[in-house]
Amino acid sequence: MKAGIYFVCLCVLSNIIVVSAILDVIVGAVAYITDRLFQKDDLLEPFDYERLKTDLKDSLYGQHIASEVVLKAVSGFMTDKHPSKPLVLSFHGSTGVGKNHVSNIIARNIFTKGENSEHVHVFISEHHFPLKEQVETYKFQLKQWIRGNVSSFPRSMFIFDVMDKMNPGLIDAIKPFLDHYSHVDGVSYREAIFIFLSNAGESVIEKVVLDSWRDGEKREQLQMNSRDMETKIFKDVFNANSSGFWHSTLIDAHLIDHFIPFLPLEYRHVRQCVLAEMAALNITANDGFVDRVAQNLPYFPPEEKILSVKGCKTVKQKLLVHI
Ligand SMILES: Nc1ncnc2c1ncn2[C@@H]1O[C@H](COP(=O)(O)OP(=O)(O)OP(=O)(O)O)[C@@H](O)[C@H]1O
Repeated sequence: MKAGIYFVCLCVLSNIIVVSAILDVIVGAVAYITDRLFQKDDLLEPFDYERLKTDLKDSLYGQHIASEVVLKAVSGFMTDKHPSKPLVLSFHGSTGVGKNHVSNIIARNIFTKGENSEHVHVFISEHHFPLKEQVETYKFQLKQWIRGNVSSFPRSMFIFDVMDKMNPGLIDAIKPFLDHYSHVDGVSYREAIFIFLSNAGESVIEKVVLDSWRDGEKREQLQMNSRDMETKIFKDVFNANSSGFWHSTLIDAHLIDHFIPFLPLEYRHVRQCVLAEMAALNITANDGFVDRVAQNLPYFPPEEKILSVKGCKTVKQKLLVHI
């Protein structure tokens, strides 16, 4: 009799466990499907001009030209209800000066998940398209990827890093998406954002900065068209056969809205990067410590040593060593 009661209880208990496990699975599946359907956790941020302005002002050092052009270009595009083409920006400058950093700032002002959003797609030439002989396959895959993503989410963002190493054929393959067409094969690309990052033009930018410094001008006086910088970058990017844009029809067709120069960073900007990293890591220290870390990075030209060779790229590593 007792054994019978135990047996019945056991059966009821195991049924409850099975039923609750099945319910858990169903609830989880429904949540997943509704999340995917309504992209609940990966939404667009309501665009806020002041927020982007503050983000650029507070966390981007020594890049007054990039800051101003990015703010105008992105806010103009995001508030335009009927853009005639996607936004296409090309960031130029040496290593560690903030090109990826600004792409992330833009992403954080557009998507709730920022650069981690599934609508932000990053392509690194040498990683995603390494083999020359596979260029036709890459072209097909890239076009399919962009088409698929924009058709399901028009406000998608595509970042092409190390653009200088990208095969020109591949660049030309994406050209129709960047143009003024209302639709390409039934898909409109007008809400999408394309950002190209490259070191192309770095020597031109460095020369302009050094010449102006030697002439006693303030860095902040430099503008996009100072000393013909924009035209020189344009020519350099277009003509250098080391640049991925070389022989590409993208520039010819004037589909890039802005060529944005990122200036090489000075000692004072590297210091700001050290302070920002320290704040992120919750480290407090005196000025002497900050200087020791900043001085540990190499500077050029050899005589004046005013510009950081690696920008802020290895600041975190240097900081960790000093701790
Ligand atoms: N101008 C800057 N203002 C603030 N932080 C910066 C700046 N430049 C670089 N940093 C910091 O250094 C890190 C590396 O910079 P970032 O990846 O943006 O360089 P990059 O210009 O894209 O270099 P690369 O050409 O090598 O890809 C950033 O994550 C950021 O923390």
